Amino acid sequence: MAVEPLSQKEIEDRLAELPGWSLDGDRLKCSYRLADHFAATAMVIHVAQVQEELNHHSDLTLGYNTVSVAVSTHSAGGRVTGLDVELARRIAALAPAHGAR
Ligand SMILES: C[C@H](O)[C@H](O)[C@H]1CNC2=NC(N)=NC(=O)C2=N1
Repeated sequence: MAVEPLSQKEIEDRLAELPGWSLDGDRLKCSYRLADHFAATAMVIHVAQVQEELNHHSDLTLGYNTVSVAVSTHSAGGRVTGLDVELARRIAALAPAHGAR
């Protein structure tokens, strides 16, 4: 089943409930700062678990104490869909448990 891209308005409405997340070109993105490298690494593992569960995967970047996420839907021409919003919501929900800011 084809996944339809969200409109600009739909994206803006959903971003209003995702603090720290923004639209960068055609991707949803967010960067989190963690206490240290190990905490950042643990968060990457947790995000990877969620991505496998959803079968939807971001570009996930581990820095020294940062985790950066960018996601769009390849099968929708690299545009933002509800799948990206769902992943963003799941990441935003798990971030506090890692002390991410
Ligand atoms: C075959 C598999 O279901 C697809 O390749 C999935 C996997 N993860 C994905 N992740 C993202 N971000 N976009 C996709 O279109 C996508 N497709």
